[in-house]
Amino acid sequence: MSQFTIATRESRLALWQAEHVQALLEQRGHAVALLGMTTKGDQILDRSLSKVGGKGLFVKELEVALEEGRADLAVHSLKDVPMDLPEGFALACVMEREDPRDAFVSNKYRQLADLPQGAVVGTSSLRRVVLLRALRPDLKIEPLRGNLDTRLRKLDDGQYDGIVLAAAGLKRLGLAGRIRQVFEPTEMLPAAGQGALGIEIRAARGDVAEALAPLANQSTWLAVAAERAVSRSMGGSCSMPLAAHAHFEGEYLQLNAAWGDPDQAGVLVRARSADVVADLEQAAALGEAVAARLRAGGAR
Ligand SMILES: NCc1[nH]cc(CCC(=O)O)c1CC(=O)O
Repeated sequence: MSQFTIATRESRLALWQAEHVQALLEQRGHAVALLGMTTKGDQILDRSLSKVGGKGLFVKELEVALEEGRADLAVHSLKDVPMDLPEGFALACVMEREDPRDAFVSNKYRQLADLPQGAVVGTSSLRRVVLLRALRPDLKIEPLRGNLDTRLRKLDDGQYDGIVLAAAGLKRLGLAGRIRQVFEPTEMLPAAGQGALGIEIRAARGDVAEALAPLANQSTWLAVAAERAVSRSMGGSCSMPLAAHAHFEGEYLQLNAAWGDPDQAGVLVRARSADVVADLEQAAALGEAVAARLRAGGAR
């Protein structure tokens, strides 16, 4: 039994996720403390993340805490974790996935299809922008940043007719009641890693990896490895409107991906493939095959 410190952002969702891992480790007899910190991504709320440096903004400060030995592990929404971790860091485990789908939240409309012509929808995700445009080219899409509570408050203030959020975050915070419609992946394909938690450690910390091993969910890990391989193969930045979602049907991993052209509204390339996947290498190969199909379809 060991003593561990979890480095965590201080948004309600990040704290929920860190406390979730804390409870699971404590059930196994470990003593676990939390170290809360604010990241650049939490501070910069006025600009689209893709313009100010991308996903890494949410994890850098946590990595510094791991590097300096102030913490032993960091819990991330995998969606926010860059494809390649810095030298010396490792993804120790990927946990069971919450709902990976996107959700439509509104105080006035039951579903996206009920929105009137030209209604205002909030999202700052380029992926959601291109997928929304494909579903409803008439909508006015406005930026929406901040943590979950902030985004919901902006909706409640009347700035938007509806907003799109990850179902996972809402469910974790007990806000599932706000969801009006859950999009099926066929209409709104999720981001790589959406809904899954990943735990980052210093690669040299075999002791921490060992304690975390029982928390891993192998089929989630394989699915998100395939999704993340699509992103990596396409260049891996979150300034790219890219969606990737994988799920098992028996031993076959079904992988769907979509790429939207940020410069040419309406251009959306979709690709899919399936294969028997039993290890991370096979998952990555499936992801690369789908990325190759996206490129063959015109994605850059
Ligand atoms: N980009 C922010 C972010 N990172 C993870 C989640 C939700 C939880 C998850 O996907 O695990 C969210 C909020 C959202 O996209 O609505």
